[in-house]
Order: sequence, then C-alpha cells, then structure tokens
Amino acid sequence: EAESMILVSGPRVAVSGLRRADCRAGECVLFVNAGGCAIQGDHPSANLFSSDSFFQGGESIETSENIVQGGDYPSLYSSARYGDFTYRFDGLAPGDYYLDLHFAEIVHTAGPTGIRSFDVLVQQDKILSQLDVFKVVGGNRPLQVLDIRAFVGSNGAITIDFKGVRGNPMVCGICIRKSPATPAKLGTRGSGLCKKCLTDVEISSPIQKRTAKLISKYEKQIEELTSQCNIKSDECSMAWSLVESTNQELDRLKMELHQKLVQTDNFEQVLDTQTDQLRKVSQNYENDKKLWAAAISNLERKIKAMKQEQALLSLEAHDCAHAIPDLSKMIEAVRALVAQCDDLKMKYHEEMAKRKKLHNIVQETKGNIRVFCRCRPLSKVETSSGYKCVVDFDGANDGDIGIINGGTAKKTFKFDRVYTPKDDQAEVYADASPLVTSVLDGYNVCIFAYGQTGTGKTFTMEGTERNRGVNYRTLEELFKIAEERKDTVTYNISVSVLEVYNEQIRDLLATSPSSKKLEIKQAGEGSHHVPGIVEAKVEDINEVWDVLQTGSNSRAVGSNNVNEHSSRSHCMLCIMVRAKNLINGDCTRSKLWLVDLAGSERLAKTDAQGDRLKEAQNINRSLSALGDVISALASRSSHIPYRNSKLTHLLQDSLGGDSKALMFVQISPSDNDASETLSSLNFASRVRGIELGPAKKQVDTAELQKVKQMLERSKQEAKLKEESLRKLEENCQNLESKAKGKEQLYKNLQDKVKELESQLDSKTHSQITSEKQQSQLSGKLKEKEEACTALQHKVT
Ligand SMILES: Nc1ncnc2c1ncn2[C@@H]1O[C@H](COP(=O)(O)OP(=O)(O)OP(=O)(O)O)[C@@H](O)[C@H]1O
Repeated sequence: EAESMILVSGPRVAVSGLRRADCRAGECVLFVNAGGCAIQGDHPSANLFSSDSFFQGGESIETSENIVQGGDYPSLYSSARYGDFTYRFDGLAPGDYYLDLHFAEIVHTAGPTGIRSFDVLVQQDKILSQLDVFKVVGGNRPLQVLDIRAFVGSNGAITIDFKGVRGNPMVCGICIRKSPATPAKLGTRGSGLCKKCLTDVEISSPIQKRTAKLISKYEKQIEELTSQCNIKSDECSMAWSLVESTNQELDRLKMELHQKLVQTDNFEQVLDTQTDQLRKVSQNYENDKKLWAAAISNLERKIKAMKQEQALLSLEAHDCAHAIPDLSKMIEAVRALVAQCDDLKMKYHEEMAKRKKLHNIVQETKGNIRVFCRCRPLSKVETSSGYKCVVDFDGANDGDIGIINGGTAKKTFKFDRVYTPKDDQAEVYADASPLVTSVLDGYNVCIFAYGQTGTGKTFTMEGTERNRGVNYRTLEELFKIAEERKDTVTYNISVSVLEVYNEQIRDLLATSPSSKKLEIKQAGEGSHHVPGIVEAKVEDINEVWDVLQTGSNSRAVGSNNVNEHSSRSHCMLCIMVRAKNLINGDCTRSKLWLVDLAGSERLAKTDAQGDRLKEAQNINRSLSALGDVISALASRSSHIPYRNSKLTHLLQDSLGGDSKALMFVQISPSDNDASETLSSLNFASRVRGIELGPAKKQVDTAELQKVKQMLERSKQEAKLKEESLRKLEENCQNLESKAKGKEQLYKNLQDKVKELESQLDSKTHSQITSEKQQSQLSGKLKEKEEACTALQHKVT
C-alpha cells in the first residue's frame, strides 16, 4: 500500500520500528527525533538522536501510549512534528545522500482511514504522494520509508517539505545518511565531475574530447529527456490532480449515495406508514360507502313512498276539488234551509203571539179573577178537642164545596177549584202556574191568600222548606221558562218584599230600619211604585230562597209572637219582570204580586181592645177595600176604589184591566170555625163575581151555556193551534238540526281539504329536502371515490 504512494524508484518501506541491525556504521550524518528531545542510544553510526531542529513551522506532539512493533527505539515514534512544516539541513558536502523517514500515527490511533494524507517533497521533488500512515499500518505502529536519494548541490542544503492533502502532515524522525558510493572529491587532472552524480571520473585527453562530446550530446539528450520528463510530470501531475478530483467527486458521490440510501430508507418507512394509513382510509371509505349506499337506498325508498303518498294526496285533493261544486250546492241548500228556518222562526213567533192572545182569551173566559178554595186538615189540637169537620168535599172536583151548618143545613159554594186537605202543594200550584206564564208575557198578575188566621195562608204562599209554596214555585217556574226562552227573550227578574201593618208599608228586605215613611207613587200611566224600596235582583232560583227567607225573618222580627204578628199584617212579595224580545226588540215590564193577607176573623169574635182593636179595624178596612175593588172590577164599574187602603193601592197595577188575579180562599174544616169559614167563603164568592146558592147550583142559564160553548170552542182552537204550533216547532227543530248537520258536514269537508292541503305541502317539502340530501350525498360519494382512486394510484 505504502509503495504505491512512493513516486520514484529506489526507496523501500519497512512496517516496523528501527532496529539496531539495520543501521550501517559511518553512514549516518544526522538523526533528528522529530517533535521530541535528544535520545542517548547505542546507535552504531551515531550514539545520539538529536532533539528536534532544522524545522520551519508545525508543532511537536507526543504520546504515552505503547508503540506496537516499535523496534529497538520505540521512543523515536512517541513524538512527532505535526502541522504544515519544512525541514532544511544546511552545511552538507555536495554529493549523494540517502534519507530515511520514520512515521507513526500517534494522534488518530483509531482511524479512520483517510483522515490524514500528505505529500513529501525532497529538494522540491515529490517523493511520496498522499501518504496515509494509518491506512498502511494502523495507529501507534511505525512505518519507515528508507533509502530516499537526495543530491546535495553546491548550496550544501537538503530541504524536505511536508504538504497536507487531507489533515496535517506528521513525521517522527529523519535520518540523513551518506551514500556509500559518493566520492570525496574529483581529481585535478584527467578527471571530471559528473554533473548529475558528481562522481570524479579519470579520463585521457582524446577520450576526454570524445567524452566531452558525448557528455554534451548526452547532456542535450538528458535536457531533452528532462524537458520531456517535466512535460510528462506535468501531465502526470495534471492526471494525478484529475484522479484526485475524480476521487473527491467519487467520495462526494459516495456520500450522496449514502445520504440517498438513508433518504430512501426514510422514504420507505414513510411510504409504509402512508400505505397503512391509506389502507385504513380505504377501509373506512369502503365502510362509509356501504353506509352511504344503504342511506341512499333508504332515502330512495322513502322518496318512492312519498311520491306514492303524494300521488294519493293529489288524487284526494283532486277529488276534494271535484267535491267543491257539490259542497257549494250543499252550502246553497243549507242557506236555503237556514232561510227556511228563519222564516219558520218568524212564523213560530207569530204563532206564539197568537197563542198568547188565545191564552189570554182562555184566561179571560175563565174570568180575570179566579178563586181557588183550599181547606186545611183538622189539626191535632182540634181533633183532640173533639171538633168535627163541617166541610163537604163531594163536589170538589167540580169546584163545589159545602158547609154543613147545624147538622142538616148545608151551604154550597162554587169556585174555580176546590182543594181538599189531601191535595198537596204541587197540585195547588199546578192550577196557578198559567198565570205565571202571563207575567212573562207582559201581564200584571196578582195572587193572594185570604182567610181566617190559622187556615194555611202562609202555608199555601210560602210553604215550608220541604213543602215549598206558591211563592217559591212561581219563581222557580219563572226561571225555568226564562231559561227555555233565552234564545228569543231575555228576562231581568227582581224581587221586593213588603209588609202592610196598620196601614203602614215596611220594606222587609231593607238592611237597616228607615224612619222615613214609605209611600206609593204613580210612576206612569197605570204604574205605581214605592220609592226607596229594595229591589233584589235574582239571577237564578238558588238566590230566591235566601231572599224569601230574609223577608220572612224580617216579618217575624216585628213581633215577639210570630204568628200573632204575621196574622195581623199583609205580607206582599212583588216580582218585577223586565223582558226584551230579541227577535222584534219589544220590551215589556210586568209585575207579579204574591200576597199573604192578614187574618180575616171577625172583629166581634176576637173581642179586641186598644191596639188589637186598631189592628183588627185596619185589617177589616183593608180587606173590605179589597172586596170593594174586586166587586167594582166584577161589575165593570167606572170607578175602582183602589186608594181606600194601602193594600189595594199597592195592588192597583195588578188588579183589573189586562191584569189577572187569583185568590186562594183558605178555610178551616173545624165546626168551631164554621161561621168564620162561611164568612170567608161568602167574601170569596163575592170576589169571584158569581155567588152560587144551593138553588143555583144546577141552574144552567143560557148565558152560562153560551159562555161554556165559547170556552169549549176556544179550548178546541187553542188545542188545534197548540198542535200546529207543536208541529211547527218540531219541524223547525228538525230543520235546525238538519242545517246544523249540513253545516257540520261542510265544516268537516273544509277541514279535511285544509288538512290534505297542509299534508301535501309538508310532503312536497320533505320530498324536496330528501332529494337535496340525496344529491349532496351523491356528490360527497363521488368526491370520496375520486380521492380514493387518487390514493390507490399513489400507492401503486
Ligand atoms: N193544607 C195544609 N196541610 C197541612 N197543614 C196545614 C195546611 N194548611 C195549614 N196547615 C198548618 O196549619 C197551621 C197554620 O197555618 P198557617 O200559619 O199557614 O196559617 P195562616 O193562615 O197563615 O195563619 P196567620 O193568619 O196567623 O198567619 C200551620 O201549622 C200549618 O202547617
């Protein structure tokens, strides 16, 4: 390896340290321990390795490490001159010399190869080229380059240049030896000194000439050869530098190759990772693709179903649109029915008016003042006292009642109705109820109970909580009818409760007693009222009982003895009805008086004194004033004496004229009260206008017959009218229900059309949304497929 680095022939290489045996005596001129100090030794030619000198540049380095195969002088290789340096040895005799160079790599002992290479130039001629000691022997091992020829000219100097090619040059020792063949000096005669080898040659003179010729010839040839050699050297040098640059390029390319290989490895790793990722992406894509495909097919199914549904809805809508003309016809029919219904309603109201008129006629034929006689049962006290019943009820059904007086004599009275003690409150009221209807039709009505104390006046009018009387039942029926008629008439009902005692009016609903005297005033034509009196508005029957109880309780408060007081005052309940006909707008204002009169016993029997006498007188006066008014009315007198008492004055509106009156004459069945009973019945007969005696009972006068026939005809007519009215009502109701049914059907159809239209809208909307979704998904799928295809291309 080292030999390839030697450029000239002659030098040899030794890969071990200097041995004593290798040294030849007398040859060594100088032995320099480069980079170190002088070493004493038994060197055959010089017993001293001189310390480092003759150098220019560089620096010394040493190692303490062992020099392997260091020969007999290993310390020579432990030091070295290092760097860019030159050795120059002066003062040498001209002639041939040999140089031995000693090297060891003591710095980079573990390599690598090529870290240090350098050229060595002797006398400026390159002897060693790119010497790499480590490459030849490794670290801490000697390398000797021996027998390098050097010619010392007249300047007596040898220069050795160390030039780094890579890294700094390094040398451990330099030995200068004399060439054994070098002559000491050329002779003076016939001798010459060879310019090249400086050897003294002895020559004769002819030869000398020839020799000189030859020498000059050879010297010319030598010069030519030298110039050729220089040219070749230059060429070589150029070739060498080309080789070097090529080697450098090669190294660079190797490095690049290495880097490329590393990069390739990295790329392969990246590629592997990317391949894995791509595989995963591809797998995900396949899964997604399946899912999308399923979603798309699902959506397609939905769209198909929606389209079918839409088609059905369209058909339905179409049908509905076709049905609209039918609907229009139906609407027309319904309108016609409604018009018919309105017409019928009008007719119905006309008939109602006629019915009222007829009813009125019937009432009038019965007599404007009707009298019902009611007899209470014998009380326990009376029974236990042994009193007997003197009342004969045999003709009660025909309105006849007889009083057995004195055993055989019997006086008979005829009334519109006779109630035996067995008849209950409901039966009594049933006959009075038609009058109630009259008040709602705008007539003034008066119902009063007359009779001796204890005969049941209060029982008939007020009744008890379990056996409610005429007052409560009247109001109950008023509200019932008002409710039935609410579509055509609105009623406003209010109630006042008064007491007339000793010709004084007292408001029984007043919350605080008033010192002011209540007086009767005329409000308008035929209308009277008591200013300041409480008119309690009652909305329904539940409030009525409370109002009646309030009045009843206030009446009781007036006296310690309830019965005593109540029998001496007139208790008057006034029901005021304001009606508004919703069809024709007619308004009416009517009054219903329900009067529980004071006891009518005769003054003589009571044997009263003082206040009681005054009370009795007042009662008698007012009752006889009532009798007078009724008589005057019955005889159609031009003057009716209403103002003779507070009682008749108050009742003025409701007694006579268009108003209707009903009197309950209450009697006791007891023989103890017989005379009072007869008196009451006589009064009642007078009121009724027809006083029937026993002889007149069977008398059937022509007038009476005529009236009866009229009554019968009226009854028939009324019945027929009622029947036709009922039919009309039924017809009307049927038409109304039909109209309602048609209206409902029309409404249902309209609702159905609306519902179908909204369903159609929502279905169309959802279909559009689904189609959008589908196109979006298809777009995404396409994008993914393209991306996948690109990735697959990349992988392959
Ligand atoms: N038809 C009847 N059936 C049963 N009991 C009756 C009947 N009529 C009256 N009574 C009873 O007779 C008694 C006297 O009746 P009520 O007080 O009504 O008489 P009155 O005529 O109002 O007396 P006054 O004039 O003193 O007020 C009461 O206990 C009542 O319950």
